[in-house]
Amino acid sequence: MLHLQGETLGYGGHVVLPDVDFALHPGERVVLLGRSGSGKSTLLNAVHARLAAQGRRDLALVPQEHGLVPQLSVFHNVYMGRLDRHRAAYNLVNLVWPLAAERRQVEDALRAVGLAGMGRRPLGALSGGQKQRTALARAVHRGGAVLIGDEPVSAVDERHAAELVAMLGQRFRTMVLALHDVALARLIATRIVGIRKGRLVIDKPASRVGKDEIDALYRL
Ligand SMILES: Nc1ncnc2c1ncn2[C@@H]1O[C@H](COP(=O)(O)OP(=O)(O)OP(=O)(O)O)[C@@H](O)[C@H]1O
Repeated sequence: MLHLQGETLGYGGHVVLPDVDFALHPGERVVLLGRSGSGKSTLLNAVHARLAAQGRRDLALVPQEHGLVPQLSVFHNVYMGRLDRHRAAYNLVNLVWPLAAERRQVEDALRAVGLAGMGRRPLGALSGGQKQRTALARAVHRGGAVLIGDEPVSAVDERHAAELVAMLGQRFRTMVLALHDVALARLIATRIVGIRKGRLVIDKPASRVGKDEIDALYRL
């Protein structure tokens, strides 16, 4: 589905990950691990950009900063997951007066993330965890084959994080997630990619990744 080969990833002249080899296959649940600043978001963004450039539209994204609009309601933020599926006039109608069918579909996504009945709330009135759930609901509402998520459950407690990631795994056949919770990574990943000092030092099936290898990723 995707193969980055010998690519240099970074920002302008600032190289973060030189000479990256990374392939993604349908059905994989890849978890990226590494210290803060190691380049997880950089790799995720490159994967998302490349899949989008291939013309894929069956792709949902949960960015690290959520990408929500604080001035709008929860409904509208979730509705935006499918903005590109409709004509501008239809979107405008729903912005002003949400249609019943759209309200129902958004409510389904909200229920999946534990925010049932909260569609009318202004986003600004939500807690950090609820905002993150709203970003997840937007991805669920969008749907598709592939989910790219940058710390998508960092703001919810451990037990709910595991439930939410399991729910995402049921809805998206292929996932690439950056996570800081190693136990959760082990629970969900079919493959673990570990980044350290600009290199992908681990890239193998999760069952074959040892504790020592993971500990070494986080050493100073
Ligand atoms: N927009 C940007 N412009 C320039 N440099 C950036 C930009 N975004 C990130 N960087 C730098 O690239 C490096 C990798 O950052 P990245 O966000 O990919 O790390 P990360 O592993 O996702 O970190 P975290 O776990 O803290 O989110 C860091 O040194 C960071 O300062």
